[in-house]
Amino acid sequence: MTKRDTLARRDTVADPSEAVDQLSPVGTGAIWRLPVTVCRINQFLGERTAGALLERAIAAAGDASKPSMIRDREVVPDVRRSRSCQDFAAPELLAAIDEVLEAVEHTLGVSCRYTEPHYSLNLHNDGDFYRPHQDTSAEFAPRRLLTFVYYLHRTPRPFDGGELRVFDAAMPLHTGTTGKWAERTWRDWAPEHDSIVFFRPTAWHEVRPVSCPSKQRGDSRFAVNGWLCSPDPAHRGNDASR
Ligand SMILES: O=C(O)CCC(=O)C(=O)O
Ligand SMILES: [Fe+2]
Repeated sequence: MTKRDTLARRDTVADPSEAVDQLSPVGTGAIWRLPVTVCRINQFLGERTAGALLERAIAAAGDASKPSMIRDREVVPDVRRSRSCQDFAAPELLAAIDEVLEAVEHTLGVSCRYTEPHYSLNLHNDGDFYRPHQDTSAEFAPRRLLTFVYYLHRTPRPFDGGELRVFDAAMPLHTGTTGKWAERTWRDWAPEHDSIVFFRPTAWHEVRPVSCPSKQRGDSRFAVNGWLCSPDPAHRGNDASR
């Protein structure tokens, strides 16, 4: 409740001593659950383009992948276990994202004008996971405005698990905290070949553990995962008109 709402309600209470009791008629155990919006598009690039991108991803995974980091600088295997290729290029994916961006912005309530993409290729193989996290915070990567994750895998799907779990936002009314972990609710999204999801980087999410019996790199759960980021003024050069 905002200060303005509080004042407005107080105006209608005759005896000011009653005001405190009447501010909230909701019990102390109440939690407001707010589902987090996810935009998901299936068959995003189409069979041929997705197949070619998967072949490139499999080739890159063999040569150039390294253990994934968190906060762009630390390998912390209890939090994140996967491999990443930082210099994987997917221009066809960026072009397709551009085509749907207006609809996604509208649905998620974000504006991505003047943003630039930053992305990498990530592979989850047997036993890999990424524990619950947010993709942005005031201290870390505050310029990320929109998260996208595009999935690729061989057919038939050579792994189990690996769902993207997106947690509902929970707002306990009386504790001033973000709620007890055990009370959280969520929705799982299957990492289906040639599908993409978009959500706000502030959403809590995780990658559920993957089981990949063959343990071969090419059988991994592949994801091109990135963000549209507002430009860093420090890198803007002399072009003040952007
Ligand atoms: O692969 C996914 O489904 C999500 C990965 C993720 O959350 C991340 O890299 O920040
Ligand atoms: Fe993430």
